[in-house]
Amino acid sequence: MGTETQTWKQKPQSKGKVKTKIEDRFVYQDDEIIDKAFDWQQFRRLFSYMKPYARKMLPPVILMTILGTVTKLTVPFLTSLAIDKAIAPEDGPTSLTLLYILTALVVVLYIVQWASGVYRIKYTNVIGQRVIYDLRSDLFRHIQKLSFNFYDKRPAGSVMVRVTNDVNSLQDLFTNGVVNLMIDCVQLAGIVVILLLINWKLGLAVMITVPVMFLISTRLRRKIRIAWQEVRMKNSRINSHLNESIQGIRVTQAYTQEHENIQYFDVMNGDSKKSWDKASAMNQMFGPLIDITGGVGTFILFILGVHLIQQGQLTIGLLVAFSNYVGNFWEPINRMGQMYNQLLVAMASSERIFEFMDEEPDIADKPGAVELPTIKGDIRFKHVVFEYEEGRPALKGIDLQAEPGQSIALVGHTGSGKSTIINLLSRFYDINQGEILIDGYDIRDVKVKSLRKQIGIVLQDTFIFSGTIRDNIRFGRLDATDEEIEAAAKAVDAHDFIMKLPKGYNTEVEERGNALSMGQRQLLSFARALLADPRILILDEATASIDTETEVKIQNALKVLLKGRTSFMVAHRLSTIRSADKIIVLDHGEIQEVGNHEQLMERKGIYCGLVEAQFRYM
Ligand SMILES: Nc1ncnc2c1ncn2[C@@H]1O[C@H](COP(=O)(O)OP(=O)(O)OP(=O)(O)O)[C@@H](O)[C@H]1O
Repeated sequence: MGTETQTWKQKPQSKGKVKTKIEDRFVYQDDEIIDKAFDWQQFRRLFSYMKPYARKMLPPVILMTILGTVTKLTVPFLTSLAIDKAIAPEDGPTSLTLLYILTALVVVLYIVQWASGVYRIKYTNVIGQRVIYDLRSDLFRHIQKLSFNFYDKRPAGSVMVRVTNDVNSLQDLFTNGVVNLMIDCVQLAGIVVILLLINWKLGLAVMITVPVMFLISTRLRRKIRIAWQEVRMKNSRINSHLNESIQGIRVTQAYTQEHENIQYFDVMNGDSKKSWDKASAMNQMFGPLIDITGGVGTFILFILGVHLIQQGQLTIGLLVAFSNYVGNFWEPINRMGQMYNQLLVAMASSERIFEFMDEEPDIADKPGAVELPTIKGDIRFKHVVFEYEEGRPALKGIDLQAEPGQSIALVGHTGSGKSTIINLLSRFYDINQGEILIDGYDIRDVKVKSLRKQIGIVLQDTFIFSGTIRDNIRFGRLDATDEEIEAAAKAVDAHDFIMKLPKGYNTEVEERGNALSMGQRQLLSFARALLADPRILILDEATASIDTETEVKIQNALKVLLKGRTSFMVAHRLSTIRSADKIIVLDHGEIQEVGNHEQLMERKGIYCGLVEAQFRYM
């Protein structure tokens, strides 16, 4: 490792090499989808999220939209009246009274326009926020149900991106996009009619620039959007790296890999800056291009307008009104281009969201699945074959039996299939061949919840959630009383250490319980399992060695925990293994030896070898 770090120092030109590594490590394939064609069915599915709110909220939004548009479009007309009838009438003197009336009317219209805008935004924000809330909540509920298999195939970061970024990217569409589109359509239609009514020749001439404007608005915007998405992607890579760096900071520092990590970060940071520069440069082109096209339209308007005034076909006031309307004309066209792009982004995001939502949990209740009654704890594996990946069996025909109340220790070399057996017993995966029976019930024929409720699991990596110590123990059974929680902690000898914490059971533990020792975390998870009071207990024993005093505590706690339950333990400590009723020795997915400690030692086979090796290293 050290040499690798030195190589970085000596060869800064190896940046390219670093880059390849980073791209390998932090790219999630799903995040690459940037553009997506419009899909009507998907669009309808997405907008079905608006349905619960549409009836109550859309009518006021539509009303406010119409009111806002009508007032906006009336102002230029009043301006033309002010010029032609009050300031410079053809057949009489200036009329200040009319001018005051018209000015007052314009002020009133502006107030109405402002008020309708305020209400409209209020309602659309409510709709948008509720839709996003529902969507995010549906997605989270769904991914909670997905099986291990689903998570095996995806990095946590990519799942997080969908629940956060993808859902967020729909926010704009639901809060502003839909309503803006409505406003724009109404406004555009109104302006076209008014322009043609004022002077159809001038109207048509000005509209020549519309296709150019629309093209810029859609095409260039598309490029800009893709460029910004690239920026987002690069930032999401930075996030992934940051996440990994923070989670793995102990290992990084232990292996003195900080320098290499900084190099990784610098390359990604540089990449992000580069794509930001590119996107920003493109963005800057947009405004001037739109202005130039608008300028051409205005040029045509005034050249032709003046000509028409000379011919007596148009008044000055109407030309001013015309120019105002034309000014208002570009705005919706421009925004519609933006909306079109927003829609394409929404298509890509919603496709990713719905892909997850359509993912059926591999492990689900089959039709007619029955409730598993309270079990005694008789477990049988009958010729169980299982593979995580096709063609690579992890278990190759396992036959085993556990009587109610028996404790079974699973031992074997790393990768021999111990954890797989306990994963299958809880039905986190379905087997490929054979059957697993609990009290005579095939576990595939019973409701998953009724099965898992009767199995308690204590994993090697005891997961401590952020919250209090009490909350963490209560996780075993949510309706447990404080007394029951303390009784469970006392039974596994965790009470004393808990009471020594600053706030006892109410002490907040940081994420993953970093402030607790390995042994303390283990005892907490025992208390959690005891509280759940399962008929079957699965225990993946921690491999890390702990001090003798804690070891004794854990062994005593285990005795309490195992009493009267059928248990399967992936055991590493000799003391745990020796006290098991039956030891099963696995090798390459097959059972090689079965018996108790004495029988297996006498056999002088794999088990004996493993025990002797453990003593040698102790
Ligand atoms: N999620 C997974 N996807 C694909 N293969 C897996 C998965 N989990 C385990 N395997 C493979 O299945 C085999 C058995 O793994 P298992 O985790 O059951 O071994 P183990 O005996 O518990 O090992 P250890 O003592 O190291 O925990 C191994 O070859 C492993 O690479």
